[in-house]
Amino acid sequence: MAKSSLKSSSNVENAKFRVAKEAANLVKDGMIVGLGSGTTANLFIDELGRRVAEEELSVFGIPTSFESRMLAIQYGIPLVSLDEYGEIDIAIDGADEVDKKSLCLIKGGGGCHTLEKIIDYCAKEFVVMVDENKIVDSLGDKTPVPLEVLPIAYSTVLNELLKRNAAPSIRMADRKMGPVITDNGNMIIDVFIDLKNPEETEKELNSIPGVVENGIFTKVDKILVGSPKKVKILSK
Ligand SMILES: O=C(CO)[C@H](O)[C@H](O)COP(=O)(O)O
Repeated sequence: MAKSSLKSSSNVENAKFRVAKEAANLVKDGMIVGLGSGTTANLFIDELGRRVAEEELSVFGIPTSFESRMLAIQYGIPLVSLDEYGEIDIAIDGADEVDKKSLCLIKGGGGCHTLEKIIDYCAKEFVVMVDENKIVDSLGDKTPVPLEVLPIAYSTVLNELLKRNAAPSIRMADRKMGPVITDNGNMIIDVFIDLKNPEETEKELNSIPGVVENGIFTKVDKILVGSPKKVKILSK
């Protein structure tokens, strides 16, 4: 690896660590906390676990994926379910892209966006952690929107997307033959589509029969943007 890319990847890691730590400090005693998914969310869960163990912080977590559930158990964060606690105090999660002006997001790089959206949207406060490289001028130019799709409907969903002049592709697995299968047993279609009006496209994509949920997130309260030296807060 070239020296410069080594340096920049360690800058990204520092930024993620800083932002995850700052996010963990937003959690107060007695809170029900939505635990996001992804590498930044993993650092947040790690730091929250440290606070539970060392500061005797009393919280209950609601995980957004198999991975965040496993990590929370490993770090000793007590878990509850949405059935027991329908009101979440704060949800803290990562994102793949953040639109600079609207603060809308693309999520689902890890294929967990359905559970993430259910939990993040029902929280009293939804906080996003990103490193500064994820802030973009034009949402969706580089990152496709993931759709979780029932396997029986993948071909009809592909056809519907093509009718909308979008560029869809099935997300294929790395170390398994065939498609990625989500925690809910579904497939992922990644689609490049016009995102000039993210709110409308979020609703429109979910209106296609067979689409369970899409990775456009338009209801965000606060975004913590990490750089190696500081954390900036963006809010509407
Ligand atoms: O939406 C997600 C998973 O479905 C993640 O939050 C998103 O992909 C960001 O992950 P990372 O912090 O690893 O960059």
